[in-house]
Amino acid sequence: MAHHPRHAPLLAVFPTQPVLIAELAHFVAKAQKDAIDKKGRFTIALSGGSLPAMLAGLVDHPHIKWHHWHVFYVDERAVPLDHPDSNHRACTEALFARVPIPAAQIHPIDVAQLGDLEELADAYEKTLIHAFAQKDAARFPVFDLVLLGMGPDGHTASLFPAHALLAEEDRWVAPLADAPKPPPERITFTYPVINHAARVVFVATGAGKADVLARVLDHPEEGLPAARVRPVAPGQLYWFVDEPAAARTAYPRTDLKL
Ligand SMILES: O=C(O)[C@H](O)[C@@H](O)[C@H](O)[C@H](O)COP(=O)(O)O
Repeated sequence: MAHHPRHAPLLAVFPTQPVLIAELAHFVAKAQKDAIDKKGRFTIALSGGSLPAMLAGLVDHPHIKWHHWHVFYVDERAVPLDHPDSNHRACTEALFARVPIPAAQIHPIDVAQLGDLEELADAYEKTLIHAFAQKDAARFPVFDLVLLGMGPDGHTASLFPAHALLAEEDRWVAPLADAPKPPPERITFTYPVINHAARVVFVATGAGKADVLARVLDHPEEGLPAARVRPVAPGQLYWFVDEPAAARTAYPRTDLKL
């Protein structure tokens, strides 16, 4: 995909985490309005880690049309949906239990349905094909918004440093049984899916992210997993970070004027 044009990432730095959470809510509200005005629906893919809690600002936001939301997962751990490690459980507790998204429009990766990781990845890919194929003529689905976190090792989704899946170009959804961070068995979106999204937002907060953020933004040639997220134009990548996370990067800041 190296020949596709890509916009430079935009770095938005917020003074505190509560301000970031409020601005993220405005950003998501605007993204969903744009999508719903154009196409009558909003497709969003969510991650785990601290991200679900960051969605709290959406719950009382006045301009959200929840009935038009279609929710998917960037990655998931191969655990039951009610397990404490489940990203779906975290998102349900932070958001879905508190807002009226129709249940049929929330698409968990349900390990209980199929034991085998390969089958589970294929089944989730089929879920995406069903949701997108007739809507977008593209080879890959075009999500309106993909929300990502980043680990201190630079991983994102379940795409880990030096892992073979960093080179996956065909599959939309892939299994892995050897994640270096437990639990080892997971399902993840691949780069082509993430990089065809209309908007991708990384959220990173805290001093623990300062070194890795500088490596990703100032030295993308290192090829850390988070640095490989570069949406194909007109897709745009945004970084939403707080001051402690931004302490070490020299990357230019953008005022998003939300
Ligand atoms: O899959 C996992 O093991 C974690 O969920 C991981 O991917 C997490 O999202 C990042 O490490 C960022 O974590 P924070 O958002 O909590 O900083």
